[in-house]
Amino acid sequence: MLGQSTVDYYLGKDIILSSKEEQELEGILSRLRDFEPIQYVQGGVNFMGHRFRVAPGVLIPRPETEELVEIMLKEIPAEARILDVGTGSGCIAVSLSKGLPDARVVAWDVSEEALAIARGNNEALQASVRFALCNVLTCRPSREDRYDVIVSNPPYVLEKERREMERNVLDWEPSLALFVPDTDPLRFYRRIAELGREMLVAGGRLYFEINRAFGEATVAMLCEQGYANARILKDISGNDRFVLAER
Ligand SMILES: C[S@@+](CC[C@H](N)C(=O)[O-])C[C@H]1O[C@@H](n2cnc3c(N)ncnc32)[C@H](O)[C@@H]1O
Repeated sequence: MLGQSTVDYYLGKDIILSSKEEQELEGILSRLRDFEPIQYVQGGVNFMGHRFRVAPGVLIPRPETEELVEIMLKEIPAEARILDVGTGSGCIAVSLSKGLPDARVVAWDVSEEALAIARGNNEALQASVRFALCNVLTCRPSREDRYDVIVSNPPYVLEKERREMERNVLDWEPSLALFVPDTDPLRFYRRIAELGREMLVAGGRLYFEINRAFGEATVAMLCEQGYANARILKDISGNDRFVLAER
């Protein structure tokens, strides 16, 4: 709020606040005391070197997801047709569009609130993603929808995992972005894999971020659906976090 650099902070310079600044600071502190995530208070988050606007109604992008985008940027052909399912703030789609300017990136979400923020980020960062309001669980792809890559970081937290979660997530981030029923943890992956069989070109690839407890189950489901080279990759903390496969 005061534009202080880290060096200013360590030098411990005294700052005299005006009454307007005092009020503003009190407003910020009261939001933090309510467990509002600091990224919502600050209004943005850094992701893949870009500043993404975030606000309640959209998931705050996580560092693991940056790892997924990094893997993709190394592997995907420059002119790939890419679909991002459950785009949220647009962090994956917009970062891919920035990193691969010749790619054609489409992004879906079921939340109008999320799409509005994603569109704003696309514009502010001068990327060229096309967005669509779409429920992946019920939509029917058209014949022209053909992709080389489908990526998704869908909701994957089990309802029973709520007990272990912090208030800043539970009270503030959208449940729609987080939870799947305990009885159907692979709901989104199964559906996206089914769609992929129609929408991916031969040799096209799936890139999933997953709940670390369901790597093996996701791979097994993809093999049953006829995907090749299904494999798990670990995140920087050593947890099973990504599943890749080829049609
Ligand atoms: C875990 S968040 C991921 C957001 C973003 N891709 C990221 O990595 O930060 C999952 C996203 O899926 C969206 N979503 C939930 N159910 C959906 C559905 N049935 N169809 C399409 N998107 C859905 C949510 O609105 C949310 O934006």
